[in-house]
Amino acid sequence: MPGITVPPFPSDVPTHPLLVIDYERIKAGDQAEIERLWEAATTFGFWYLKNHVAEQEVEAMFKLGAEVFSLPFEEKLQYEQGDSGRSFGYKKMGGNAVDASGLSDASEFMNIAKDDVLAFPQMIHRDYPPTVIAAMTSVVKPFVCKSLEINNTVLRVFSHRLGLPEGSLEALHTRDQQSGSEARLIRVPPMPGKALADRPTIGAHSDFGSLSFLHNILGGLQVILPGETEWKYVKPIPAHAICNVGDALSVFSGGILKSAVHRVVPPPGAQAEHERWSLVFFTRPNNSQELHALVKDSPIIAEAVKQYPEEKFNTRSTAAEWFSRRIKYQRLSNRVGPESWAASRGMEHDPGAK
Ligand SMILES: O=C(O)CCC(=O)C(=O)O
Ligand SMILES: [Fe+2]
Repeated sequence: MPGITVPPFPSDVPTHPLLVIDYERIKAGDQAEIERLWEAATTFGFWYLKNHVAEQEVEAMFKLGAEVFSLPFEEKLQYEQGDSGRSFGYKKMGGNAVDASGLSDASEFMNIAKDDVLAFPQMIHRDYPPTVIAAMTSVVKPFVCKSLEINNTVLRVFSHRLGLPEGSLEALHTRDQQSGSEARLIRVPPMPGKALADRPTIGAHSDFGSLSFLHNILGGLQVILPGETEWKYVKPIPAHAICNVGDALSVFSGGILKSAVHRVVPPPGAQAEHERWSLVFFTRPNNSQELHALVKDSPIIAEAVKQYPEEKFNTRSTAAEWFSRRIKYQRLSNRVGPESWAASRGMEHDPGAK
């Protein structure tokens, strides 16, 4: 459980360094820090975020996660996300594919919709276990509001740097309009032993939405650079969130902002003996928003798309369709064959390693 002492992240595994961005300085409009954020987002698309002052909210969410996942399996199953392509609710361990062969995943999720949290006690999309309901106002809402504020600040910076009219990206990700934005609690059981070390607990993917605000304690998250064949760990640093750009924002920006492929494997070394907990807030575009490069709104984006095949950033789908297709076809209960995995893909570059 979070809070207990765990072995340190080993020093003999390959890691990928990320820039550490100071949220306080971003919020204050510090140009040098904004430049570093821009560099991180346009080169690889991942960065650490310090001074985000969400630690208390994150800690409370981890405690809630421990309660939720210790509920009887039958009870959790009553809140299953289902096969229709809806993400919100419970996803059981083994419910998703991690590759084209249909190998199963090894993590359980509880996904809580931003719309349900903000409208509470009204439920927009679905209901949740009483444990979640009881914590909605005191735990889930403060975490969601903090995450929305942080991601919104980053969107404002990107909007400006992309040469978009002021407020453009924020308007595509509003609090009030329905979206796939959600908080996700993740648990992976202990997976000791070399045999399991490379088996993904979450398969290679790029995130579906615009911005992810991730908190983890043990290692296991890995990234792979386009054209490379070696997966490298992202080392967790206490009180530092890991932030990344998702496909939707990469599409809006005509590929200027990078959405990187990542996966999760069992924690490295002695950490594999422990349960792995993580928590993400995903900011995703308003459901009705078409996913395409914003070429009409920014000469910078119009110029950037010229280097790619013409249709690359024209998904011909709304954010809701894009999101639900990807959720639906990664579920093993919807699997027909390797084509189902293909149907769950977004803007992923082809990872050279499995
Ligand atoms: O658990 C992690 O460290 C990453 C989770 C992740 O990539 C996701 O849920 O999209
Ligand atoms: Fe992810």
